[in-house]
Amino acid sequence: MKYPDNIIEVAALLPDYMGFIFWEKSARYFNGVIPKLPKSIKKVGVFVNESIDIVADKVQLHDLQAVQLHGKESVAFCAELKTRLPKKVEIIKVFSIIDSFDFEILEPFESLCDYFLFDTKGKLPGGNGTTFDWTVLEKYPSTKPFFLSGGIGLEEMPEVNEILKTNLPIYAIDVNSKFEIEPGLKSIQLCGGMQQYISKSNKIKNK
Ligand SMILES: O=C(O)c1ccccc1NCC(=O)[C@H](O)[C@H](O)COP(=O)(O)O
Repeated sequence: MKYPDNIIEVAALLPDYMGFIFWEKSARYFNGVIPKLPKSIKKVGVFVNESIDIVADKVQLHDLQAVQLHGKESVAFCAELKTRLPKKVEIIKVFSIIDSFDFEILEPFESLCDYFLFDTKGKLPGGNGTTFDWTVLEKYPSTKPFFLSGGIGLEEMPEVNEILKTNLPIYAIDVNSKFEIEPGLKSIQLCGGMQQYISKSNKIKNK
């Protein structure tokens, strides 16, 4: 999210999380003041290979309830960050997938983050608008809940509903570019369209 009026309009739909990109090269780069949001909405700061000091500063400045690490953050980085953030701040570690993934690399991150997020590998670290082959997740070996992400729009929701029927611990659905009029500006009509799917499944949290 980027623009104050749009943030307020989307907030009225009560997503569980709302994301703010703190990566300067993104067309969605957020450099403003987050308007007051309903208490139930967790504000997520999205970072790409940022320093611990800057992540901690942004958490404090914007009163973020979660950080999403969308770069090549190491196990050591996550361990250090965990000691620097208030305990209640959730850490979401992102891993990008195309058509295969070595799930073994997740193991040392498990105790350091609250959720994983699986996105599609693309030209940009995130917001590429393309899906990955979700059958890769059939080999997910963990019980750590994760966000499903990457190119999800209303058209993908029937398929999302199918994957939700599996035993995979999908905690949330992360949506972005397919709900936009332009980068950072969400379509209220499209976001509203998501509501019907959310009410159908109490397994989905919407971000
Ligand atoms: O959206 C961006 O511009 C972005 C840039 C750099 C790192 C992460 C970014 N977005 C993070 C997200 O969580 C997106 O929602 C996720 O990548 C999915 O995006 P999309 O494929 O457009 O649905």
